Amino acid sequence: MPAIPSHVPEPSRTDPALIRNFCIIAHIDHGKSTLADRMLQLTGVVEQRQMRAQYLDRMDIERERGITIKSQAVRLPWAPTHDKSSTHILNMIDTPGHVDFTYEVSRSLAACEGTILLVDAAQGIEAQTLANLYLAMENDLTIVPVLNKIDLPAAQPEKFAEELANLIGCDPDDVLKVSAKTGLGVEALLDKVVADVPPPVGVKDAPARAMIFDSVYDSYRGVVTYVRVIDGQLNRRERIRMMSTGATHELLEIGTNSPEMLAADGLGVGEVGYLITGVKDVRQSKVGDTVTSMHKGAEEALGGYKDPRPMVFSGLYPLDGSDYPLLREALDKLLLNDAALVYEPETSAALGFGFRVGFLGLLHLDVIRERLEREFGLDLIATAPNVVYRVIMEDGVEHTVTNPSEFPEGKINEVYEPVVRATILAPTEFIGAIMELCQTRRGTLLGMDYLSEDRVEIRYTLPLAEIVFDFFDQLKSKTRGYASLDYEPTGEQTSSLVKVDILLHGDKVDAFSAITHKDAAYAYGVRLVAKLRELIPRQAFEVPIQAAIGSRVIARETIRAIRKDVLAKCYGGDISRKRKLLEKQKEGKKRMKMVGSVEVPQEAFIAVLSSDDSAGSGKGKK
Ligand SMILES: Nc1nc2c(ncn2[C@@H]2O[C@H](COP(=O)(O)OP(=O)(O)OP(=O)(O)O)[C@@H](O)[C@H]2O)c(=O)[nH]1
Repeated sequence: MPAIPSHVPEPSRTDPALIRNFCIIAHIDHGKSTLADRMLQLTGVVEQRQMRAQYLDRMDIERERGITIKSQAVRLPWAPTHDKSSTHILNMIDTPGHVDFTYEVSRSLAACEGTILLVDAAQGIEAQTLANLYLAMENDLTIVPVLNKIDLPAAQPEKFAEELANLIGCDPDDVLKVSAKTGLGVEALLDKVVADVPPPVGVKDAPARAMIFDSVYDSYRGVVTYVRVIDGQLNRRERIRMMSTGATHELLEIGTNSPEMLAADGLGVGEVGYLITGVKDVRQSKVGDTVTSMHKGAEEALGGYKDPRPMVFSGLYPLDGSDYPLLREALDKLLLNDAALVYEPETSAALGFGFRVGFLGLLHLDVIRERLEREFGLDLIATAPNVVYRVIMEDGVEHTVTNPSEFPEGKINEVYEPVVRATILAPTEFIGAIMELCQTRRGTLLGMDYLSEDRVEIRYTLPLAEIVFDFFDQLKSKTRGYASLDYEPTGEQTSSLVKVDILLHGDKVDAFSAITHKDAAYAYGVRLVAKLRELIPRQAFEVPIQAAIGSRVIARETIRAIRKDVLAKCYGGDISRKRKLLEKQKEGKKRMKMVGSVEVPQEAFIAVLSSDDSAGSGKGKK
C-alpha cells in the first residue's frame, strides 16, 4: 500500500486542474462499497488497522443489510502512477443504489464530472445500472466503465465487457477489469479517473455558488451539510444564504472529509466538502439547494432543486397504547435526519392512537420502521402501505387521500393514481412470465430491447400501487431470481378504483379498508373476510364479517356464537382454581381491542396486516 503522500494541497487552495470529482454508480451488491473501501486503503486515507468493511456506511442498518442509504463524500489524494510528483485530489461521492433514493443519486451525480459505472462481472448489467447510467448521461458525465469481481470463478469479463461497450458506445478493451475484494486493478482505475474525468470548471471570482448534495444530522454538531462548490468560494465565519428559503446562517465550520472531518479556511471552485452552521434540522439545509454568500451573493440558484415527495403511506401504531408519546418523540428525532419523512397524528377505531407516515418507497418504510423498533425499543403495528390518490368529486371538489379509510363518500367524478415507468432486465427465457405478471398488474408495455442475445430490457408503465405490494417478490419468483427492477414516477392516470370496507358486526374496521381496482375488489374482500373468520374467536353472540363497497356487500362470513363460561369446568367448590381462571381471562381481555361490540385479539390485527397474501405488507423491497 502506498504511503500517505507527503504533500497534500491545502483544502481551500487546491488548483481546480488537480481536482477530479467522481462517483460510483452500480446496481445493488455489485460492489460499490467494497470498491470505495479499497480506494480509501490504496490512497492511504484510512490506515490498514482502522479499516473495517464498508467504512463509509455508517448506519447500523446499512451495515447489517449491506446497503448504502446516505451518500457520503470523501477526499482521496492520488498521484498517478506515471507521474508520482503531481498529487491530485479525487473527491469520491458514494451514492445510494436503491430506487427509493433516486433523487439523492441524481444530486450526487450533479456534483461530479465523471462516474465509474461498476458492473458485477458475474451478473452483467442490471436494472439499476441502466437507470443510473441514464441519469449520468443526462448530467453529461464522463463514464468510466468497470467490471468488478473478476476474481469470481463465475465471472465472464469478456462477455460483459462487450455488453457494457455496446451500451455506452466504447471499445470492449476500454472496459477496466478489477476485483474490489483483492484490490486487483484498482490502482489502474484511480489512474484512469485522473486521466479521463475532466477537472471542474467554475468562475473563481464570481459570487459563491455551492450545491448541497447531502445533509446529515449529527447529535453533537447539528446538521452537517455536504456541498460541491461550483463558482467562487465559501469561507469560514462568513454568513451564508440558502437560496430556496432565503434563510441565512453563520458558517461555523467548513472543511473536507478524509474520511474524518478536517476543518479548513474555506472551499474554492470545484471542491467538495462539508459545512456546519449549527442548524438542528436537515430541512433547513436541503439536498439540491444552492448555498451562496449573504453579502454580494449569487442572484441565480443552480438548477434542479426538488422537494422530496412521499410516495407510500402507512399507519404506524404502538402495540402498547401508552407508548404513543414515545413514538412521537422517536419520529421527531428521525425527522432531524430525514427530509423525506412526513407524518401526522391519526386515530384508528381499531388500533388507537398512532401516526400516518409518508415514505419515499418501501425500503424507506422498512428502514424507518426498523429504526423505530430497534433504536427506540418500540413494538409497532403498521397498516398495509398505500399510495396517494387524488379524488375529484362531481361538484369539482378535490381530495388528496393518503389513508384508504378517508376515501370520500358521495358522487365521485374521477380518481387518479400515481404511475411509474418500470424497467425490468432479465434473461430472454422469462419474457413470457414477466409480461404475464405485468399484464395482471394493469401494466402497459412501452417497449423491449435486447441487450445481448440472451438478455432483454422490458419497459412498462405500471400503477405504483401494483408495485408497492408484492410485485418484486413475484417478479423474483417467476424469474428464479434473475430479473432486476427499477422504476421512476412518471405522473398519474385515472382508474376505476373503489374502496373496500371490512365490517365486523356492522362496524367498519378502519385499519382494513383498502383502495383497489374494481376488478380486484371482490378477491380482496373474500380473502380478508375468510382470514378474519379464522382469527377472531367466537363471541357471546353471532358476528357477521362483511366486505362492502359503499353499502353493497361483496363477501360475508359468520362467526357463530358461543356461551363463554370459563367456570363451567369448575364443578365443585375450589375457590382458588376459580379465581385463577378468572384472572387468566382478565389477562386475555387486556390484549383485546374492541371494535364496536366485538372483541378482537390484537394478534388478529397483526396477523392480517403482516401476512404476505393480504393487501400487501411491505415485503416487496429489493
Ligand atoms: N468475490 C468478490 N466479491 C466482491 C467483490 N466486490 C464486492 N464483493 C462482495 O459483493 C457483496 C456486495 O458488495 P458491496 O460492496 O456491499 O455492494 P454495494 O454495491 O455497495 O451494495 P449496496 O450498498 O447495497 O448498493 C459483498 O458481499 C462483497 O464482499 C469482488 O471484487 N470480488
